[in-house]
Amino acid sequence: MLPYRIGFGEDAHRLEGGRPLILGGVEIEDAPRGAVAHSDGDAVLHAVADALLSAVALGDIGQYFPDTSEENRDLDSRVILARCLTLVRERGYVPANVALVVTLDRPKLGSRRTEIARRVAELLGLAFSEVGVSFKTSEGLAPDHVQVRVTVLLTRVQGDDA
Ligand SMILES: Nc1ccn([C@@H]2O[C@H](COP(=O)(O)O)[C@@H](O)[C@H]2O)c(=O)n1
Ligand SMILES: C[C@@]1(CO)OP(=O)(O)OP(=O)(O)OC[C@H]1O
Repeated sequence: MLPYRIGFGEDAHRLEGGRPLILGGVEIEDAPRGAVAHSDGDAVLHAVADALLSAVALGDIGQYFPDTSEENRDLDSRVILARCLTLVRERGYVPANVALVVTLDRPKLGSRRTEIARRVAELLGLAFSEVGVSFKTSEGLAPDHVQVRVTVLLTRVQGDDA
């Protein structure tokens, strides 16, 4: 069993008026547009969840929460993340640290960085200092969507020699 495993996740959603913009479990109230999605469209939590699954080679969230299922309509993405975390723990690993990059032209998110990092840390059972949150604009190249990329490092649970 490897002592460490690295994972990578990515998600993107189109932006449209009349939808909420939720990032890392935090609603960005001043966003003029939100994510078009089958679930609540939280691209941060989707990308983190996919990174967790990729680290233990378990595919992606669409396999566990298909967007063809009515049960998953408007689903709270914290449910998706919790399930993926359980799958990781069942395989004997826990997250050690996470780095995420949100690409979004508007609104500016700098004032929400601490809140988003804190929320993601809580959801993963990590210290605040283990969650890096970066924001980038697309420089106008992709003004109509939000994109998130995430790397995660897992460590083996202490005493689990399986
Ligand atoms: N939605 C965003 C996007 C970017 N920022 C911050 O703006 C700075 C410049 O970003 P560039 O993409 O032009 O390099 C950088 O400090 C970002 O943190 C932001 O707050 N919100
Ligand atoms: C979360 C799911 C399921 O509700 O749908 P979306 O909210 O559209 O999100 P996406 O990241 O495109 O794909 C995963 C889907 O399974």
